[in-house]
Amino acid sequence: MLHKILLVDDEQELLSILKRSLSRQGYVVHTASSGEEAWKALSETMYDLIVSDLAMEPMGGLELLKQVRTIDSILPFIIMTGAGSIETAVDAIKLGAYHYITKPFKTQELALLARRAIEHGELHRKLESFNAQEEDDQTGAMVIGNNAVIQQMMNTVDKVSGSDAPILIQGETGTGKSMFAKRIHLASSRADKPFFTIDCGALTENLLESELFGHVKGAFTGATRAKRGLLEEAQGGTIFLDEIGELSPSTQVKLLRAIQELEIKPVGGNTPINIDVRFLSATSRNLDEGVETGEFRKDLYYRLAVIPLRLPPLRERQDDLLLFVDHFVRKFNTRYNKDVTELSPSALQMLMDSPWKGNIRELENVIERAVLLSDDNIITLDSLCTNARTCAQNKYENPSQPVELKSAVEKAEISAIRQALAVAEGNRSKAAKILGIGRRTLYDKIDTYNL
Ligand SMILES: Nc1ncnc2c1ncn2[C@@H]1O[C@H](COP(=O)(O)OP(=O)(O)OP(=O)(O)O)[C@@H](O)[C@H]1O
Repeated sequence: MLHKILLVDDEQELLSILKRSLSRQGYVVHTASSGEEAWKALSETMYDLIVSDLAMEPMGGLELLKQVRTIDSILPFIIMTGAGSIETAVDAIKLGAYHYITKPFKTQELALLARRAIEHGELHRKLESFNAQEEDDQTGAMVIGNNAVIQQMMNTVDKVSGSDAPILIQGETGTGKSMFAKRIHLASSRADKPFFTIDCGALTENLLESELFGHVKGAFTGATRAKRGLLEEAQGGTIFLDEIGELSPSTQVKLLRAIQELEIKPVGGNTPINIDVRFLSATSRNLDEGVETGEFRKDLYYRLAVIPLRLPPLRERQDDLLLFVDHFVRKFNTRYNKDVTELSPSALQMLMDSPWKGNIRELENVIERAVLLSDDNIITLDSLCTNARTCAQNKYENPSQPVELKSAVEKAEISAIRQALAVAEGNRSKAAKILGIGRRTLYDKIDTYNL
C-alpha cells in the first residue's frame, strides 16, 4: 500500500523540493500552502503523515495540529521549524506531534523521520482495537499511588459512590482528570451504564449544544435527521464534561437548566425530555477566577462542584513518580514487545528532577519513547533525552561536579527507598528486605524524609 503524506508550507519552492524528494521514496505526496488548505484536504483524503511548517498565517502549524487532534489522535504529525522557535516545537510535541525538524535540513533527514513516523502511526493503529479494550482495563490498572492527597481523594470518591453528587475535578493538563472521572464512574452504582465524555473546548457552541442536547430535523442547515443528544444517550449513566471552563455563557444557562430540572430540550425542539444522568466535569483552568470575573456562572459552578476535587500536579506527588514509571514501562513493554527492566542511575535522577510541566501525560510520552528506543533492556539518560524536551544532560552526565555530600547521600537514600517501595508495591516489609535494612530503620527514614 502506498503511504500518503500531506506537506504543508507557505514556501512554494520548499514544497516542490520536498514533494519531489518524498515522491522518489515511493510516497504519494499532496501539498497545501496554508493550514486552512490542509484542513480542507484532510476532509477529503486519509493521510498517513502530515509534515507542516510552524509559522504560517493565519492558521499556523500548532493550530493545525490541534485541529487534527480533534478528529484523529494517532495521525503522525511532524513540525518543520526555524531555529528560533524550539520552544514552540516543544509545545508541539506536548500537543501530540511525533517530532520536529529544524530548518534547514537535508531531505534524507526528513525522509528518515517520515518513515519512522509512519511506522509509529501504523503500529498505533494496529493496536487501536487492542487499546479500546485496554482503555477499560487502563482505569482498572490506574496507578492510585501512595500520595496522601490522592488517597484522601479516593476516600471521598468512595464515600459518595452511592450518590449522584456532581463532582468537579480541577488540575493542570495531563494530571489524569479524565482517567479519574472514569474511575469515579466505575466505582459508582451507575458503573454498568454508559459513560460519555464530551470535550467542551473542542466544539463550536452550536455543535456542542447539538451534541449535548440533540437536535430536531431541520434545526439548522445540514440537520437532515433528528439526532439524540449525549445527555439522553447516557440515560442511567454518567456524563463527563471535560474542559467545562470553555462553555459559552448561553450553553452555561442551558446546562444549568438541564442539571437543575433533569430535563433537556433538543436544539430547535420544544418538547422536553427527562434525563437521568450523573454529571462529572473537569477543567484545567482556574474556575474560581472565572467565577470571580463573571466568565463562569456562579450558580452553575456550585451545581457542578458539589464535591470539588483538585488533582495535584506530578511535581507535587513525587512519591508516586516511580510507580508511574514502573506502570508505563510495563505498559509499553507489552505494547512494543520489549523487555525493559532497568533504569540507569542518571536516567532515574533526571526523571526525579524534571519539572513535568505536562504532568503524567508528558511522563507517559517520555517513557513510551524511551522504551521504544531502549537497547539492552535498560533506559538510559540518552533514550530519555532524544526527546525534544530540554534535557540538561550535562548536569547528569558529569558526576565529577562537586556536590554536598550530606545532601547527595540523602538524595540517594530517598530515591533508593522510593524505588524499593515502588517495586514492592508500597509493601514496607518487602521494601526493607530489598534495601537490606530493618523495617524499623525504613520506617524512621520514611518519617525523616517525609516520604
Ligand atoms: N493515575 C494514573 N495511572 C495511570 N495512568 C494515568 C493516570 N493518570 C493519568 N494517566 C495517563 O496520563 C495521560 C493523561 O491523563 P488524562 O487524559 O486523564 O489527563 P487530563 O488531566 O484529563 O488531561 P487534559 O487536561 O489534557 O484533558 C493518559 O494517557 C493516562 O493514561
